Parts: sequence; C-alpha cells; structure tokens
Amino acid sequence: MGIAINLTNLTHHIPVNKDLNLALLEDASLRIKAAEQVAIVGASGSGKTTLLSILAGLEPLQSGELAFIKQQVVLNSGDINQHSGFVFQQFHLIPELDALNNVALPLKLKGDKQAFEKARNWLFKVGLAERADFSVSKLSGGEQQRVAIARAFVSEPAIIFADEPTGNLDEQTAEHISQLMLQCCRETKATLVLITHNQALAEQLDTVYKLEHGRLQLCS
Ligand SMILES: Nc1ncnc2c1ncn2[C@@H]1O[C@H](COP(=O)(O)OP(=O)(O)OP(=O)(O)O)[C@@H](O)[C@H]1O
Repeated sequence: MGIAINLTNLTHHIPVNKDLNLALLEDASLRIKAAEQVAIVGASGSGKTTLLSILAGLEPLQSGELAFIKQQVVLNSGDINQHSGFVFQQFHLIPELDALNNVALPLKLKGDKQAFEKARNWLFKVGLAERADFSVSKLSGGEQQRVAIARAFVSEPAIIFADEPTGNLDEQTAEHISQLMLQCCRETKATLVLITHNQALAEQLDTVYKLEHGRLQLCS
C-alpha cells in the first residue's frame, strides 16, 4: 500500500560562499497520492536531486512542511526511511557480494529469516534468477541496475525514490529498465518519485513536475 506525500512551501538555500546563500528551491509544493507515479524533470543543476533528497528525508527540511500519510494516518517523517526504497544512477551495489546477497542485504539487516527466499524471488522477477551467484562486479550495467531494482523492492517499500535510474544505460536497456520499474511499482502499489531527463518516460507517469529557476511547476 503506497504512501501519500504532501510538501508545502519549501524554500531551500545552498551556500554559494561564506557570505552568500542562494535559494535553490523557492516555495515548492507538491501533493503525491498513494501509489501515484510522479516524474520530476528540469535542467541539470536545477535542484532535482536536492528536492528528492529532502523528500526522502536524506537532507533536512529548511522550511515548509513535509508530511507522509498512510491510510489517513500521518507518519513520523523521521521513520520514512523504513518505508522507502532507492534506485540511483550509480547502482550503489556492494561489489564484493554476489547478486543474491546484495538483494537479500536489506532484509538480513532487519533479521528477516526469509531474506534469501524473497531475494531469489525478486531476482527472478527482474529476469536475473540465473545470475544470483554472480559477483555484481561481473554483471553488465543493465544487469546491475536490475539487481538494484530488486534490492529496492525486496522489502516491499511503500515509496520508491529513483534518481535518474537509467542515466548510465544505453537507450534500449534504459527503456527495458524503466518499464520494469514502473511495472514493479504497479505490482506492489508503491508510490514512485522519479527524476528523469527522459521526457518520453516522464510522460508515461501519472504526473510530471518541472523544476525551473527554483520553482516547481505542475506540467500534467
Ligand atoms: N549542500 C550543497 N552545498 C552547495 N551547493 C549545493 C548543495 N547541494 C546542492 N548544491 C548545488 O545545487 C545545484 C543543484 O544540484 P542538484 O544535484 O540538486 O541538481 P540536479 O537538478 O539534480 O542536477 P543534475 O540533473 O545535473 O543531476 C548544483 O549546482 C549543486 O552544486
């Protein structure tokens, strides 16, 4: 079951030098419904990753309000990590471990006794059952991203935060990985917040926000 996200009137400053701060995000607000798939687009340097990091609780909220709502109950923002999965452009896998152990890791850390069974199931879903025992450093870029997707979904998170997850892949593999991620979100009813430079992909999602000159605009 997805989680709704309400961000209201966020202004976020970054330091330019010791005397000067710049407002990277100005009065940004967005409403994301549970299980909605939302794209954030914008030019390089416009602040997309910063916004995603704030939404994901990885960067502190300087102003405004951020609320996470699950079945009409407001959650503690400090706990949102427990409900989130992440997919990044640089897969952030552990190169010393095989694919199975990379995917099982989040569950093992929680003491889940079915960690390996669930990890195998997700590797199967992303088409990598036969690569389970391969060291991830031996896998192709597309395969590594599929391992990262399996790892993000294995705990069945209510929200997936994805930062240009196909930015490092060739066009065909990127298309395959994007569709796989959208399908996994639909299957698990996860809310998706996706940063992308790919307009065609953004338009496949329920809602598109554009970040420009510090302002967040609803495009569709
Ligand atoms: N903590 C910080 N201190 C100083 N500058 C920062 C900080 N965080 C972000 N910035 C700057 O803010 C700008 C926006 O960065 P951000 O990574 O959010 O952009 P982006 O839209 O995701 O870019 P890209 O599409 O190139 O990944 C950049 O110029 C970056 O250097």
